Amino acid sequence: MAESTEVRNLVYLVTGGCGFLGEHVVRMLLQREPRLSELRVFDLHLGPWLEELKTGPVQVTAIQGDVTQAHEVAAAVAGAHVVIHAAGLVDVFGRASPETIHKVNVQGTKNVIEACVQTGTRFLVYTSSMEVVGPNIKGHPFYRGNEDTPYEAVHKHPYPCSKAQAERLVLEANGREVRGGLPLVTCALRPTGIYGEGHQIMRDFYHQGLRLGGRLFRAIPASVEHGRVYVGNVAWMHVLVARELEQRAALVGGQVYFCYDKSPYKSYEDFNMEFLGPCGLRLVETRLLAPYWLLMLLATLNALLQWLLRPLLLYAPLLNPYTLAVANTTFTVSTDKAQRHFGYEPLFSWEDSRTRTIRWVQAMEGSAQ
Ligand SMILES: NC(=O)c1ccc[n+]([C@@H]2O[C@H](COP(=O)([O-])OP(=O)(O)OC[C@H]3O[C@@H](n4cnc5c(N)ncnc54)[C@H](O)[C@@H]3O)[C@@H](O)[C@H]2O)c1
Ligand SMILES: CC(C)[C@@H](O)CC[C@@H](C)[C@H]1CC[C@H]2[C@@H]3[C@H](O)C=C4C[C@@H](O)CC[C@]4(C)[C@H]3CC[C@]12C
Repeated sequence: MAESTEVRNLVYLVTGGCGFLGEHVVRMLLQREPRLSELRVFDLHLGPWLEELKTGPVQVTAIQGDVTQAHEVAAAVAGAHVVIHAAGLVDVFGRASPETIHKVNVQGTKNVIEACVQTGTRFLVYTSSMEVVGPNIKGHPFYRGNEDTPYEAVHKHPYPCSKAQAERLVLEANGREVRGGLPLVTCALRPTGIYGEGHQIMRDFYHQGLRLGGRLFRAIPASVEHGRVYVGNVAWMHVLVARELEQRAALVGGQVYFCYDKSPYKSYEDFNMEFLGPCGLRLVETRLLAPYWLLMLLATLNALLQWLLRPLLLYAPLLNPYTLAVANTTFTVSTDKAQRHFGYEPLFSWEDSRTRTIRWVQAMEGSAQ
C-alpha cells in the first residue's frame, strides 16, 4: 500500500479503466502510486467492482463516457495531472465496422490529446500495441526484435491501422504547448499479446475446448513464436512510466516502448495451453489433418459466413483469415529500452503470472460446471 508520508496531490485519469487491461491499471495505481489524491476511471461501460474501491484513501471517480465525444473527454481530463489512455476497440474478429474502430481508436485518441492541450494536462501515456509494427500482411517474421529493428509495417486490417494512426498522433503531440504554456509530454507503450485474469480470448478458447470435449485442435506449428505478456506487468509499466514522465521528459517524451516480460516464447496455442492444460484441456495435433491451405479455406469460409449472416446475427469465430495469418507469423520482442529509460523490470515472474492465470481459469471452470 502507499506510504503514509507521501503527499497525496495527484489526479490521474485512466480511459478504458474498466477493460481487461484498464482494471489492472486502476488497481495497480491504487496499490503503487502513493501520490494519488483522485483516480478517475473513464469508460463506456463502468464495472460494478469500482464500488469496492471507493472505501480507500484515494477518491475513485467513476465517469461513464465515450472517448468519441470530445466534450465528455474534456470534462474528464480537466484538472488531471496524468492521463493513461487505454480505451480502445480491440477487434480483429469483425464484430465492429472499420468506421467504428477508426472512430474510437483514432478520433477518440485525438479527443484525448486535444483535451490535454485545452485543459493543461501535461502527461499522456498511450496504450499502443505490438500490431503497430506487425506481423505484416506479407508474413514477415519479427524475431526477438526491438524498437529500432527495421520491419516493413504493412497493415490492411482496421485494428492495426487505427492503432498505428493513434500512436503516431500521440507521439507527434509530444512538445505541444498546453494551457498554461508548458509542453505536453507523451509516450506510447506497445504490449505484445496480453494474457491474465480477465482475458476474454483466453475465456473463449477455454469454452471452445469445453464444447469440444476437452480438446483444442492445433492450427499453428509449435515453431511459430508469438510474444505474450502478463497483464499485471503491462499495468506496472504504465504506472512506472507515468511516474517517470515528469522527471525524464526529455528522454521518455515522444518515445515508444515494447511491453513484455519473462513469459516464454511459444506459439500462441502452446502458450495458451500453459493455462488451459492444467485446467483439463489438451491440444490435439492435427498438422497432418489440417494443412495450412485447408485452414485458410476454413478461415475464408468463416469470413464469408460472417458476411452472409450479418443481417441476422453476429458470427465472429476465432478463426478468420487475419487471425490465422497473424498467429502463423513469428512476432517476438527482446529489448531493454524501457529498463534503460525508466527502470522497468517485470513486477510478476513468469511462474507467478502463470499461477495467477491458471487460478483465474480454474475459477471460471467452477462457474462453467
Ligand atoms: N489485449 C491485448 O492483447 C492488447 C495488446 C496490446 C495492446 N492492447 C491495447 O490495450 C488497450 C486495452 O485493451 P484490452 O485488451 O483491455 O481491451 P478491452 O476491450 O478489455 O478494454 C477496452 C476498454 O475500453 C472501453 N471503450 C471502448 N470504446 C470506448 C469508448 N468509445 N469510450 C470509452 N471507453 C471505451 C471498453 O468499454 C473497455 O472497457 C487497447 O487500447 C488495446 O489496443 C491490448
Ligand atoms: C484459430 C487459430 C488460428 C488460433 O491460433 C488463432 C489465434 C488468434 C485468435 C490470436 C493469435 C495472435 C493474437 C493477437 C496477438 O496476440 C496480438 C494482438 C494485439 C492486441 O493489440 C490486440 C489483440 C491481438 C490482435 C491478438 C488477437 C488474437 C490473436 C489474433
